[in-house]
Amino acid sequence: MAPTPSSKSKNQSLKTPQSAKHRLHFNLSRTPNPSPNPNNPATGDAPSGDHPVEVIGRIRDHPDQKEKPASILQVNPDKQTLRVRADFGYRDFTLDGVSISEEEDLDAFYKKFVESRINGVKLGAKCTIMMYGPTGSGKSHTMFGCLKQPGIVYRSLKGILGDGEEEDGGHNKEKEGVGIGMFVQVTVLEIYNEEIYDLLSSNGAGGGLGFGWPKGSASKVRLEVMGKKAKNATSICGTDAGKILKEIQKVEKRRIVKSTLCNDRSSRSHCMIILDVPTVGGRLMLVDMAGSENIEQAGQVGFEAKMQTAKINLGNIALKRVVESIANGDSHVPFRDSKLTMLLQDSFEDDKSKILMILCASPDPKEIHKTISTLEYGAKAKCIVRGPHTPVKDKFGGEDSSSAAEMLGSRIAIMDQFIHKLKMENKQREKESKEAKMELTKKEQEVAALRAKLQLVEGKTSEEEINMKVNERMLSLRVELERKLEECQRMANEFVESERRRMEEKIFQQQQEVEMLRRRLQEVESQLGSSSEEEEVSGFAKRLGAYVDEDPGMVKSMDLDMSDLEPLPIYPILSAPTNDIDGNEVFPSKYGDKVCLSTVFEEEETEEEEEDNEEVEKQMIEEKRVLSITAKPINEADAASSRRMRIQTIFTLCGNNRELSRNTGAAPVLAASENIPPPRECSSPALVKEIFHVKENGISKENNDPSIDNNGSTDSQIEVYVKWEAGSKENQNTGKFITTLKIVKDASLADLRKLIEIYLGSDNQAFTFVGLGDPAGGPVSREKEAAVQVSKLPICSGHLRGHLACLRPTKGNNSPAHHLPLSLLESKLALNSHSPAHHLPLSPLENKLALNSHLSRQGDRLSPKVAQKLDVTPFVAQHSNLDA
Ligand SMILES: Nc1ncnc2c1ncn2[C@@H]1O[C@H](COP(=O)(O)OP(=O)(O)OP(=O)(O)O)[C@@H](O)[C@H]1O
Repeated sequence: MAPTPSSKSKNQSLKTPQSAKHRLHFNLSRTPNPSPNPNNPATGDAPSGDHPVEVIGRIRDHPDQKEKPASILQVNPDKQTLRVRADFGYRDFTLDGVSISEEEDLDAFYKKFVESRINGVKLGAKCTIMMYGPTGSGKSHTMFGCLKQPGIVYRSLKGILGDGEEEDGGHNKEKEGVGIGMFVQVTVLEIYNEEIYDLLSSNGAGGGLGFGWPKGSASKVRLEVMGKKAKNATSICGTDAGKILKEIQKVEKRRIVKSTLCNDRSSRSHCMIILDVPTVGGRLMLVDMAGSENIEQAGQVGFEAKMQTAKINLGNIALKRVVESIANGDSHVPFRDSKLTMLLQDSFEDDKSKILMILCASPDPKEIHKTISTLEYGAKAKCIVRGPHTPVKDKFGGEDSSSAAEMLGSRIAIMDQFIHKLKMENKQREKESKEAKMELTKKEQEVAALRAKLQLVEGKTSEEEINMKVNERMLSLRVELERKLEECQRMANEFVESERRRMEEKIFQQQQEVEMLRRRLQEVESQLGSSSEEEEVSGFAKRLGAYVDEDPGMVKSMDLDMSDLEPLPIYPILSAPTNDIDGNEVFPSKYGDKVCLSTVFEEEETEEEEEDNEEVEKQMIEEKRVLSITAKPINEADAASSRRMRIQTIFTLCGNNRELSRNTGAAPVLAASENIPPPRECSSPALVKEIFHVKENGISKENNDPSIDNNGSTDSQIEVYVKWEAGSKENQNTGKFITTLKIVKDASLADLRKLIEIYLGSDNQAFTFVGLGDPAGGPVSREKEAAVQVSKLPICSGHLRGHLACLRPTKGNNSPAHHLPLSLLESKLALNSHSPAHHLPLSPLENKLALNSHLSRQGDRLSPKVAQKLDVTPFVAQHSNLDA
């Protein structure tokens, strides 16, 4: 008996029973390779005919036991010899390797003993890894692992298919020429009670387990063995390790387990996972065998249970016989004794096939017998040497030829299936490609829509920017406009202020001139001191002076009004007097002949006097023509306008009749025409003598001029008594005497009308002149008034001297405002409006503008010469420019 290497030791009480015999029988032709390199076993370094079975011992651990019993197993320093200790001695078993679970976890164990075989499968090798050992020794744990440590099955699958994680940066895989994602075909079978079940098939039509077995077993598909293969076994194909691993996890749960004395979850079946790599012809068979315990050890009670346990062990026993037969070199190897050995036949017979037998053993002393039995079995299997007489060499003849044909047919079937799978995958990928294209088209459309939106947003942004810029521009323009408005306002204020100053200066100058005129008048009065006329004039001058002295406000008021009437031509009057042809002193005229209007204030008449005789007790305004004192002759056409200008000048000098009326307390307009005292400024003794006459009872007492005839007329003037026509019911002034006027002989009724209208003022009742010489006659139309001379009027009868102008009242107002002289016009404006424009001249420029515009509007209705005078005045000219 050839002892195992350890049997040479001192303790030789334990011996492997048949090892010597087998070894002798199998080692006839070759020397076995006692120590194949476990790290490089799959690359064919072990030539065919050498040890086809490699045996590795895996000593389980009991991590859940606090007080661990002393181990009966001891690994020798060569890491290949395992010594089993007993109270009476020990026995050594030489294996291909030993791994202690406590020292090496599954990962280290896999890398050390399994990984190289898996790499060989990927290169086309065939490897069978089977777990052998008693129940509870850790076979299933090593095969499938636990949550913390994946077992050999998962690691092998990942090793072949890859898990997507390139370990060591993919360096090892590249080095080993292993591609990631190899196509594999996986079949999972369960051998229970000498029946083969398809664990991947969920169709239970093929049969099921009998009474007493766990639920779900009935759905398993029973398979028949054809040759060395399970017929119609379901396989899962693919390259995705994750999917296949999930299926195998399900399979693991579907295994038949049962609680035994040795193991709470004892696998009662053999599980075989067959993984083909058709692209390279590689095959990996992972076999988790049921426990190898005997019936008594399993604690099974009862005939049926004992029969089941016996059937379970049948595979183990048959495998033992096969191993022994091969080891003994028998001509017949009983592969057909069990389904397990039938399916493992190729693993033993194929030259390229290697068997890695992992002997699981427990260090527990209670398990020493099972441990020794397991190690003896492994040692026997390790001694198998594939010699020339082995059936493998006869595979091309007889029975072996049919096996080869079956094997080839199986491979062809696998390849066909593989091709079919590839086609299906190709279709699936085409479908996925189409879907991806459609998805891509959708995404492109979405991108286009988003781009369109983006462009819209950008467009909106540009619009917003434009609006913002426009707003900014508007703001800047508004600021600039406000600034310019302020500037214009400032310039206007400055201009108004300058105009105001200029007007004040002009007023001051005019006041000075008026003062100078007054002084001049006094000088003239002093020069004319001898005659009664002189006394009268002097008296009048005194009277005039008395007004001034008594009421300085009048002067002030006149000054103010003079400023209003600045444009009026007063300059000739301010000039030094000259002598006319009659020897009277007259003022040289810059504008030719001038007319002065003497205004006499009519004293209030009592009602009795009015009712009695309609006698006239009023002061008369006389118009005296001064054509005779002008230096040069003028034509008659200019006479009327000259007179008008003189009247205006006199009114200007006399000042504002409003202010005068304030002094006299009379009604404004009437006072303007009736109560204004003779102005000092224009009261040259001679002139005043001619102009102002205070009349009593309608007769001028002051008329001592010898040239005046009985009709009250002089050579050049005639006196006209003006009265309303009697008998008119509508006129409340019917038959009432109005006034007495002096007018040049050649004056027309139109001229007389103007004087009358001036006199009437606001009571300017419209009238027509009654027919000449006959008060009851027809009226003279206004168109003919200019052609009828005043001298043609009838002579008054009785004590009255002069001509009689009888007025017939007509409807409406006879005199528009522009027919009045400017002073009266202004008076009317002042009375008819409370506008500040008539508080000139110190009123604001705007008021003056208003007045000026008013006058300008009236200008076209004024007589041409008056309008012309207005136009040439500085005041009007300036504001005309402003208006322009
Ligand atoms: N190395 C180990 N480390 C930790 N626990 C282990 C180890 N080996 C086995 N076990 C545990 O021991 C128990 C039995 O193990 P396992 O089921 O693998 O034995 P078995 O040999 O497969 O038994 P059976 O033949 O009855 O199925 C399990 O719970 C398992 O987790």
